[in-house]
Amino acid sequence: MGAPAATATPVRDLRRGLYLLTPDERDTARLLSRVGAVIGQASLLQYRNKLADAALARAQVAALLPLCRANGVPLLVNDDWRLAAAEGADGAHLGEDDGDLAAARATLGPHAILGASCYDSLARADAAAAAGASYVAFGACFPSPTKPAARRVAPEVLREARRSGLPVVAIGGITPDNARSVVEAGADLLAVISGVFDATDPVAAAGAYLRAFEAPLPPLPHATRPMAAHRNHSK
Ligand SMILES: Cc1ncc(COP(=O)(O)OP(=O)(O)O)c(N)n1
Ligand SMILES: Cc1nc(C(=O)O)sc1CCOP(=O)(O)O
Ligand SMILES: [Mg+2]
Repeated sequence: MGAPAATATPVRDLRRGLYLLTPDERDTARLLSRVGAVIGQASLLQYRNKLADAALARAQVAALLPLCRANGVPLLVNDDWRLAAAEGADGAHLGEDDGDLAAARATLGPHAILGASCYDSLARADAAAAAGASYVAFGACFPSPTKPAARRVAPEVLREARRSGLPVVAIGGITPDNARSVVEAGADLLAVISGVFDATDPVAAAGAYLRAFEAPLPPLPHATRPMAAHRNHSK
């Protein structure tokens, strides 16, 4: 038998919407259950678990992949593009201490989704775009319960970041109540952990984030070009 036939799963609009990051969860069954409840409302999922050792991270990425594939949601791995490559995930998110984005692009290929943390720096965004990033991420927009020491970004930086032409991701302390202000500032994707996963009703919370995208926006500078065409969701 050869490789399984490619199944072209419809993929949500990668340019706008809710970008969920997993909570730190050691229990894989519980992780799957928590993510499974809200995956249908996400445009992207990032596996991020600061409590996991290498073996658990590998097992959890492998466990999340079928769920993501079944829902047409690309799965990115935080910090470790080699793990993404090894498990056949759709991409990786790299911060300033997470290695070379150009090397990740060279290995993962043109269709991988590669995100770059830019914090509050437009210069980082320019460098990331030049190195092959699929999106640029800025934060923290507000005090973050998950990462209280995260440096902060001003809304004007999000707006200006649109000059990269890449989708602009906002992260850090984004709640259903402040989500609309972040979208109005220029974010294409809202990256969220606690606002969904620590909510009493995560499904309702995720729906509230999506409503932040519904009302028409005042004109924003610079059109966003789509992320690299996404490959079929087959392993
Ligand atoms: C979408 C998104 N934006 C920013 C980050 C933060 O990345 P980094 O600075 O490497 O911090 P850690 O997530 O590794 O703690 C992210 N993960 N995702
Ligand atoms: C992982 C991460 N990176 C940030 C940055 O600013 O780069 S803020 C953050 C935590 C996001 O979690 P929450 O939605 O719970 O605030
Ligand atoms: Mg990191």
